[in-house]
Amino acid sequence: MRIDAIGLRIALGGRPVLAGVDLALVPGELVGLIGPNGAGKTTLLRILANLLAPDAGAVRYDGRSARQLGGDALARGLSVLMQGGEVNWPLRVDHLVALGRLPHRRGLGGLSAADRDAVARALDAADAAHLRLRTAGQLSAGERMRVLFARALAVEAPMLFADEPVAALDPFHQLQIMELLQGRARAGTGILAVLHDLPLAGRFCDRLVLLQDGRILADGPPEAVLTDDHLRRAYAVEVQRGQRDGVGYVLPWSRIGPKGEG
Ligand SMILES: Nc1ncnc2c1ncn2[C@@H]1O[C@H](COP(=O)(O)OP(=O)(O)OP(=O)(O)O)[C@@H](O)[C@H]1O
Repeated sequence: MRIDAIGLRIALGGRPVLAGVDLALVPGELVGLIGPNGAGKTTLLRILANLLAPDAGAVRYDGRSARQLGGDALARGLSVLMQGGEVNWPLRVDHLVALGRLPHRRGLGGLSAADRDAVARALDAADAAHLRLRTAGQLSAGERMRVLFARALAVEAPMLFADEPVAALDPFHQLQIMELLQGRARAGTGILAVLHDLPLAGRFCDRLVLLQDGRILADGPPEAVLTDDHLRRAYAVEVQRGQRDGVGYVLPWSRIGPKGEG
């Protein structure tokens, strides 16, 4: 599935949050959505996922509106991992991950063999199989994030959105999830991931979209987006640059005064 957004605008609490955003997401591409706190990343992701209606503009899923596509087809076509990782029910992990199969189930029947396989694959991929008999309340924040990630993977949708999927994770699991996202993209899934970690975003993403004050400041390959000028303007930071195995990376190094100066 491809997703096209045209001219998205929205105001929240009387303030403009998105001020005219055009974006195209295609199969097989890992896109990192980056930008400072409050830039509008989560709002954009929610509108793209049809969880929030824009004041103006439109989102098309393979050329159709969400209404034309239908809720069931959208739930099978687009899997969303939202920010925060709250789980407010004492649900067992394997049952929680199985919720990802709901869009594929007809009626009130139990899990099919295909559903159970998908749940097992998702738990393995998120390195959460050993947690499957615990309840959500018995997990650390990072473990809970991986379990929720497994639920999103269990949908096996052609398009995956993830809002800060590695924010709560240790370095090992950050690398594991980024490699997993990259692998999924290579296998054809279209992925949009909100990321704050610039070294990971630059290393693993095929394309970065840099949002600032509700507008896209840059959209392209990481090296074209993570320029000194863009990073100064968006984040008010100077970066240190390095290279390993032929891949460049940036490391935020110093602030350049209050945002907007310098
Ligand atoms: N329901 C709301 N009512 C009023 N303002 C809102 C609402 N939701 C979000 N905002 C504001 O919209 C702006 C964009 O929020 P959003 O969550 O999209 O930012 P973000 O780029 O995802 O930020 P972060 O990196 O901090 O997660 C923020 O200034 C936020 O305070």
